[in-house]
Amino acid sequence: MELLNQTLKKIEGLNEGAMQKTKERIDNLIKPQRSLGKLEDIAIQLSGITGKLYPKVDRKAIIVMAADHGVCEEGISAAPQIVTKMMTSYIAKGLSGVCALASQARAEVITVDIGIASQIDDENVINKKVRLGTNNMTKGPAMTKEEAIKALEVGIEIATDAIKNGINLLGTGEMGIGNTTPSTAILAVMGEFDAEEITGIGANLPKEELTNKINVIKKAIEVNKPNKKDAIDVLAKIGGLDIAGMAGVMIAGAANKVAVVVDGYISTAAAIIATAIEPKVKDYLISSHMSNEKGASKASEILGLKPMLDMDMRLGEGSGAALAFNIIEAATFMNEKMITFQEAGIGVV
Ligand SMILES: Cc1cc2ncn([C@H]3O[C@H](COP(=O)(O)O)[C@@H](O)[C@H]3O)c2cc1C
Ligand SMILES: O=C(O)c1cccnc1
Repeated sequence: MELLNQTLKKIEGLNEGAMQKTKERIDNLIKPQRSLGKLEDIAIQLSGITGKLYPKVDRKAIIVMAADHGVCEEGISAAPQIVTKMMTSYIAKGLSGVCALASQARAEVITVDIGIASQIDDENVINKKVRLGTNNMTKGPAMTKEEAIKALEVGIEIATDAIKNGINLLGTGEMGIGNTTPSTAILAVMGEFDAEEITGIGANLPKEELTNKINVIKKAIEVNKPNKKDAIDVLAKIGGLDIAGMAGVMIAGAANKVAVVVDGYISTAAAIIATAIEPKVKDYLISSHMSNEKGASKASEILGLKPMLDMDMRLGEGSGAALAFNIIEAATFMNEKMITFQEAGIGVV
């Protein structure tokens, strides 16, 4: 709790002066004003985050939080739970979807076991296991409040270490079979939605099994009665260790003035928790893509951020964040490498 509280205390608002200077420069670059659209918004946001006119985002990393979910017992995923562990090993070996996209973006992938249900022996996976998977949330809380806080603090620790090692752009990713179920439960509570409206197929759950998933989400909420006004209560009762870890990464990014790129549906659920814990975190987040998962657009609405890309992707792992890294770095190149009308010796068009 100590680390979480200290980190939350460090979070400040964006640097308005730096944003103003960058906006003025961008408005004077040799192009029609606003013609580079969202690239301009990103460059201005990055100046607000870092306080710099020419921020660098050339050392990127995706932090992948891997954990299991006790609710898998209820048959809410098409994949068996063991796939979490198998995929985590492949991610650590650089062989999964996020790895391919991160390597193209020259980004590191940091793989963390924050709660896989069995021991994983892999030197490339950072062992920060809070517990061996969560409990089945239809029977009681997924974890205790202390464990949720510990998982948030794992995210803070990993992100803070990465930043100390020179990382200047972070992305969130996860691997956790079943995690679209707690993500949807979080969204249902925080956005006051009916589970029917927002429950999707995740990693290809057969359509005929969707009603069961909806009922499981409803039951978890009914049994635990999470308090919408207490995001950590929601996280502990109907969340997951991977989701908590990602929320911790977002909080640490904000505290250390480093932008955090939010991946798809599950990352957005984590962002909803992080911003409910501390609303200022939102200023430090960049939403990468609109996941194809059913509840994704409602999740983005609740978070209040418009995703940059719409690629019909629904993988998770941080894949969308890795893809967006290229565009975010392009925004800094635009700001730094273009010249202004004054520098070109011509009047503003
Ligand atoms: C082979 C495989 C690789 C994945 N990589 C990410 N996910 C994604 O799917 C899971 C969530 O979907 P659900 O809630 O339906 O289980 C998470 O692990 C997420 O990262 C994968 C899923 C599978 C099967
Ligand atoms: O958008 C995501 O993050 C997602 C959607 C479905 C399954 N796994 C991840």
